[in-house]
Amino acid sequence: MSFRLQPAPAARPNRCQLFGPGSRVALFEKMAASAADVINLDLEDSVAPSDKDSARNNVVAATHDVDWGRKTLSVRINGLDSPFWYRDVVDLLERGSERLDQIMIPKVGCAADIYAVDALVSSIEAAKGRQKRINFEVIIESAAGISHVEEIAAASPRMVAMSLGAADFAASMGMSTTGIGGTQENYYMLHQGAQYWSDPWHWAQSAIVAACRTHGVLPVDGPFGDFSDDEGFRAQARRSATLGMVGKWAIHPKQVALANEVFTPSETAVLEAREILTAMEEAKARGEGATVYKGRLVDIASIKQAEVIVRQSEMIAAA
Ligand SMILES: CC(C)(COP(=O)(O)OP(=O)(O)OC[C@H]1O[C@@H](n2cnc3c(N)ncnc32)[C@H](O)[C@@H]1OP(=O)(O)O)[C@@H](O)C(=O)NCCC(=O)NCCSC(=O)C[C@H](O)C(=O)O
Ligand SMILES: [Mg+2]
Repeated sequence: MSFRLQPAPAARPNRCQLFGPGSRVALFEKMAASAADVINLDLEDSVAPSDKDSARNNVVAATHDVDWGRKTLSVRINGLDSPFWYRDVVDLLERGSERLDQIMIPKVGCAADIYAVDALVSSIEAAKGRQKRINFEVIIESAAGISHVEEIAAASPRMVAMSLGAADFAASMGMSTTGIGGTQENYYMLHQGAQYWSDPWHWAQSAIVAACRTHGVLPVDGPFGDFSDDEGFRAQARRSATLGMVGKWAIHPKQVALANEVFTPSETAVLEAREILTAMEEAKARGEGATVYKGRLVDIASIKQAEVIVRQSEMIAAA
C-alpha cells in the first residue's frame, strides 16, 4: 500500500440525485417531499436561455422558502463558457440562504475551471460573511473532462462529488448514439453468429471511480434518459454500483425509488458483511490474517469491502 492513504469521502448518503429545472417552481415542493438524498435545482441545460434570469430568481427564493429537510441541496450553475455562470454564483451566494450546501459545475474540462469558481465563491463568502462553506460537485461530460479527471477530482478542498454526464459526454466524444446512458444497440461483439453487448460507459465510469477514490470524492452515475425503462435504469445502476459508484441521478421522480433500491445495501449484504468482520476478528485473535467464510477465502481486503457496506448502511439509517 502506498504511504499516501486513500482519504474517506463525505460521510453522507448520495444514493439518488433528483434533478428539476429551476424554471419549474411547481416541482420544488415535490422534489423536497421525494426520497432523494440530494436535490439538484438546475440552471443549466434544462432551462431555456430566455428563462435563465427567472429560473435563477426562483432558485434563490427556494433556498429561503422551501423546507428541504435533511437533503443535500445543490444547484447546477451554467457552464463556464456561458454568459450566465458568474451571475448564478453571485446571486446564489449574495441573495441565497445558507441552506444551500453545494454548487454543481457542469462540463468541467480542467482543474483551472474549478479554480475559477472557487476563487469567485471564496471571495463572495468572505464579503458576505457566510458561515457555511459551499461544497462543489462536478460533471465529467466531455473529452477534456475525462482526460483530466484526476486533476479535477483534486482541484479543490470543496470537491465532494463527481458525476458522469452521459449525454454531453457522448456528444463530445463523437459517439454515434442519441440515448442518454444504457445499452447502445451497435456496441456489441460477435462470436459464432451471436451478439454480446458490451458497456461503452465502463471505462469512463471506472476512470471517474479511480480519480474519486484517490481524492476522497463520491463517484456518481449521471442520467438515464428513458424514464419509461425501469429495467434499463436498474441494469445501468447495478453496473455503476458494482464499479464503486455510490448513487445515480433521477431525471424523473419514478427513478428515485429505483436508485435507492440499487444503492441501498440489502439486509443480506449488510448481515454478510458483519459476519465477515466477525470472522476476521476471530481469525485475528487466533493470529491468522485470512480465514474461510461460507467456503470462500476472506482476508484483510475483505475487511475493507465489508466496512464499505456496513458504513453505507449506517449512513443511510442515520439520514
Ligand atoms: C422529464 C420531465 C420533463 C417530465 O415532466 P412531466 O411531463 O411533467 O412529468 P410527468 O407528467 O410524468 O410527472 C408526473 C408527476 O411528477 C411530477 N414531476 C415531474 N418531474 C419532476 C421532477 N423532476 N421532480 C419532482 N416531481 C416531478 C409532476 O409534476 C407530476 O406530479 P403530479 O401531477 O403531482 O403527479 C421532468 O421530469 C423534468 O423536467 N425532469 C428533470 C429534467 C432535468 O433536470 N434534466 C437535466 C438533468 S439531465 C442533463 O442535463 C444531462 C447531463 O448533463 C448529461 O450531459 O448527461
Ligand atoms: Mg450535460
